[in-house]
Amino acid sequence: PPSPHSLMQKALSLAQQSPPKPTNYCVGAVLFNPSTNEIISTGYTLELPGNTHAEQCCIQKLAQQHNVPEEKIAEVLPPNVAIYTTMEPCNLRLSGNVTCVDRIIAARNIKRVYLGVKEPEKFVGENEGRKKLEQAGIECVHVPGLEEEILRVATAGHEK
Ligand SMILES: Nc1nc(=O)c(N)c(NC[C@H](O)[C@H](O)[C@H](O)COP(=O)(O)O)[nH]1
Ligand SMILES: [Zn+2]
Repeated sequence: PPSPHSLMQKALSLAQQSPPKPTNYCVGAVLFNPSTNEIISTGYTLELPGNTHAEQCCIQKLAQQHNVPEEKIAEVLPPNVAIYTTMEPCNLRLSGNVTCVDRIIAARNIKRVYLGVKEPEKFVGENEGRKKLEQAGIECVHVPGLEEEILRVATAGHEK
């Protein structure tokens, strides 16, 4: 099976496709089915129209593939799926849009979140999303080793 490092590397390569902006981060995400060792969806920030997040694009693209609304994603997700995201899921968005923590919890079958870095405190202060994910029975696993590259890509649109 692919290593967590190789899947996080894949998520980072997706993040590099995100158009840099000063008001968010360029993030990449991969939905992985450990039962079949298949990547079932990918996403990066702003990939889909609107102010979309990487994890949100992962989920919405899979829903589109199955012709279901995002709210019914649990019906088309295999059990025990994992999401790899270069930055931990947002728990508060300055835009007020639904957070990725809430989207992941609503998906029900995403049982593990692998994250490359914690969210910096620049926009929303401390991101307490991991506690909320764990309370929902979702395991959060930090994949070490790519922090510098992930943050360099994530903040490409921020003035130096
Ligand atoms: N995990 C994660 N994936 C993303 O694709 C992304 N862009 C962020 N970014 C988190 C950051 O906190 C929000 O981008 C700002 O709070 C602005 O909020 P909007 O993005 O405009 O809703 N975090
Ligand atoms: Zn988000």
